[in-house]
Amino acid sequence: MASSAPSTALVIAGTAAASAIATALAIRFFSDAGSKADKASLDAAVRKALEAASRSAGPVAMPKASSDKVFPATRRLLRTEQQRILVTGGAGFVGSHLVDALMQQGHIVYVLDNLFTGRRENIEHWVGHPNFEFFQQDVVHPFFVEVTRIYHLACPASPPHYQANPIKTIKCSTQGCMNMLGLAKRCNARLLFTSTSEIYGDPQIHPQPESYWGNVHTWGPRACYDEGKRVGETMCFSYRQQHKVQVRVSRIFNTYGPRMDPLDGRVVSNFIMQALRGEPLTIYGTGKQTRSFQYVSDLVRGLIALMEGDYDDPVNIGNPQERTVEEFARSVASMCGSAGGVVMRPRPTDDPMVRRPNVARAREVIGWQPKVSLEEGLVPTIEYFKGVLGREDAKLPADRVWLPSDLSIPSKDHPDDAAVERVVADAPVTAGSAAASGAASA
Ligand SMILES: O=c1ccn([C@@H]2O[C@H](COP(=O)(O)OP(=O)(O)O[C@H]3OC[C@@H](O)[C@H](O)[C@H]3O)[C@@H](O)[C@H]2O)c(=O)[nH]1
Repeated sequence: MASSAPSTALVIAGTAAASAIATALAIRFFSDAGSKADKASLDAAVRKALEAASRSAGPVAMPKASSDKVFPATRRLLRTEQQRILVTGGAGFVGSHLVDALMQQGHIVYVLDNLFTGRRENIEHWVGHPNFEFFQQDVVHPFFVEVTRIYHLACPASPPHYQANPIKTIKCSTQGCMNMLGLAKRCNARLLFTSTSEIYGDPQIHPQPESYWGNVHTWGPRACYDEGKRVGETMCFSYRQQHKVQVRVSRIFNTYGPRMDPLDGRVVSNFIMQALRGEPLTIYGTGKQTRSFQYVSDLVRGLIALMEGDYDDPVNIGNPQERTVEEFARSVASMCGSAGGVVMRPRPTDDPMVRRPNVARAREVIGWQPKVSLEEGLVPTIEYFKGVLGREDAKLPADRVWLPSDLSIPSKDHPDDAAVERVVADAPVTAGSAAASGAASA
């Protein structure tokens, strides 16, 4: 059991397994050109690494930093003003930015992360700080700590990551969420669950208000994540009703910013890395599908406002500035000075055709709205990706790219591109749209 104030540091035991997973996943995602036998052996490598990570159950924490380490500035709070906060998935892209904000506010922060998609580097700057403790453990195992707030983020969020091991994704969303709600009940802590815009599935209402129940394919390749998050929401409201646990539910729309994993396979990291390398940008499908991208600092502000506010029904947190994927490719290519053009790839099964949050509720109940435009947010994001270009783990063979069809199973019930294009034609799109067919240049 972890003590109620951060103190003794234990020894890392699972990092080898985590880095084996990262390596195996990276190979797996980008090996479309390989033979069936290659893929089978890569799948086996991923499975083996995941099993090793699961076996390393029990919290393990990083060694303390040396006493001369300089930490980022934090506020000094009175003991009575300090929250004891658990952040699951706190070593991930979003989680680590949230940890920074909470640490800077002067709170005591515990991070629980299995480093499956999170990175030790994201939180390294806090290791050894008296207000901070990191525990390397999977959220599917029970975890005991005395806290007043729980931000429950832990879950792979990129489609290739969450589809790589769908059962693991479901366990994370169900067992993991149940564990955290049980902990919240025992500690009388308030819990914020990070749900997702993916609970709206391939939406038939546009933009999406919280009152929309969604359109999710229950057994398609995205279901492990979409349905997992939906049942996570159900669990939160069941605990609220039955045990009076204080819950907050944020539905997070596509988010980007520094610390994204360059290999996570999502559109922002793929396009920027490709543009910086002068490679063609891989557009899946027609490129007419839309997304609305929010900068990570807006999201963190929204999560904290929601946690500390009184409102306890679901709230969308996203930026309503909507772009087609093709328009997004143009912006990235021009900001990175790329002349690599674009290449068209198959559209992933069940890939939502439109997505844009209605944020009226967030404005009304927590006084939140996004501040950072896509053009502003892309500047530091591109700078960050320039910095990771030379990193070993960001290197890919130039002729390899992960294809969505590798992980997707065909669904005969899914509307074809022509049908969904009609939805897009009816939907308001912020920036002017442009045609894309065949190999075009961005
Ligand atoms: O290289 C690429 C990658 C992606 N895409 C397309 O870009 C769009 C966005 O894809 P991403 O993989 O970034 O993310 P998605 O919107 O599909 O899913 C995301 O939704 C919201 C969050 O909860 C998660 O981060 C993630 O599940 C999709 O239409 C996808 O097909 C490309 O055209 N090229």
